[in-house]
Amino acid sequence: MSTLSEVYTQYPLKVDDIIPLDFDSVVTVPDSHAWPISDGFESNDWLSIPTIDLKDPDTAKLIGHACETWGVFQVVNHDIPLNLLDEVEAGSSAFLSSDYTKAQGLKVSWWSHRIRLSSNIVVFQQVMWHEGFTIIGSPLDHARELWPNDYQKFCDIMVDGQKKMEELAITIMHNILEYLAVSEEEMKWLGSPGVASTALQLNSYPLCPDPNRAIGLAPHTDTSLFTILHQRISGLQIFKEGVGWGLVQPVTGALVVNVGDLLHILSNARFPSVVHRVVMKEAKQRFSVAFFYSPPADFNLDPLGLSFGQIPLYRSVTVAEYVGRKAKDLEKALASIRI
Ligand SMILES: O=C(O)CCC(=O)C(=O)O
Ligand SMILES: [Fe+2]
Repeated sequence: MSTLSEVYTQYPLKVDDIIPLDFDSVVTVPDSHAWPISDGFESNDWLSIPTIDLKDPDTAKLIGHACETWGVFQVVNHDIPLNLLDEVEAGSSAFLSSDYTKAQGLKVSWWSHRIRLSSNIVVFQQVMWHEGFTIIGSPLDHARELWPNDYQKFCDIMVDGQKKMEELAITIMHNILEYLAVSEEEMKWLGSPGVASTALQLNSYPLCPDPNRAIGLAPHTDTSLFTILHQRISGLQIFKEGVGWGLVQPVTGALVVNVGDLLHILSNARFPSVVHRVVMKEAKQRFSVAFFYSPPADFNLDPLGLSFGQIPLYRSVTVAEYVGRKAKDLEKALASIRI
C-alpha cells in the first residue's frame, strides 16, 4: 500500500447510509438532517486566536507557540493570491451544481462514507448541512469525463491551488520543525514536491432554512499534520479547553491553519489536535477550501523532539496505518496507539 487514495478505497461508502436531500429546493430542515442543539451552538463569540505574519523574522517561534497554546492560528503574507482562492471556490461551486453531479444523486455520508467517482475525486455529502468533494492528486481524468468540453480550466485551477497550498505547507512545516528542534534529517520527504500526502477538500454549506437545527460539519479532528483552510464567511468553530466553543473570525486574505492528529503525535501531544466543527451562522451559502498536509503514506511517524528523559506518549505508526484506524473509528484512533 503506498497512497492515501488506496487506503480510502478500503473504506467505501455504504450506499444504504445515503439520505438524499435536494438542498436547492428544501424549505425546512427534515428530521434526517436535524442535529441536536449542543453547547455553544448559538454562540457568536470570536476566539482570539493568533494571526501570524509569515514575513515576521520570529515566525517559527510564533507558529510554535500558537500550535502549543491554541492548536490553530491564521496566517497573512502567505503568497497565495486571493484571486486563486476565489477561483478554486468558483470551480467547486460549478462542480457541485453540474448536471452530472446532480444526476448521480450524490448524497449523504460522513467521513468514512465516501462516494468514489474515480480514482482521484472523492465525493461525499452527509447528514450534515454540507456537500463537497476531495481531490487527491490530479483531477484530470475525472474532470474530462464530467465536462468533456470544459475541463481544462477547472483542472488548471485545482492543480495551481494544490501547488500553492503545498508550497505554503512546506514553509509552515519547516517552521514547526525548527520550533520542536526536530532535525530535518528525520523528515527527508519534506520539500520534494508531490511526495507528501495531500488532499484538497472543497466544502459547500448550502443556505439553511433553520440554522439552529442543522450542523455544517460535526465536531472532529483532522487526520493530517495540519490543515490550511480558506473561509470567507464565518461558521468555523473551535473547541478550546476551559473556554468552550468559539468562532474563528474570517479575515480577508488570511488562511486558518489547524493542527491535526499526525502533528499531535509527532509533537508528543505538545500540540493539541484541534476539535472543530462548522455551524450555520450566516444567511448565505458558505464555501471553504481545506488543504490537508501529511507525510507520505509509508512514512513511519514517531513522537520527536523529546527532551532528555521524556517518554513517548504514542507508539510509532505509519501514516497509512493511522489513516486506516481513523477511517474505521474516528473517536478511538488516537487512543488506540497511545502507550
Ligand atoms: O469549512 C470549514 O470551515 C471547516 C472544514 C473542515 O473542518 C474540514 O474540511 O475538515
Ligand atoms: Fe476539519
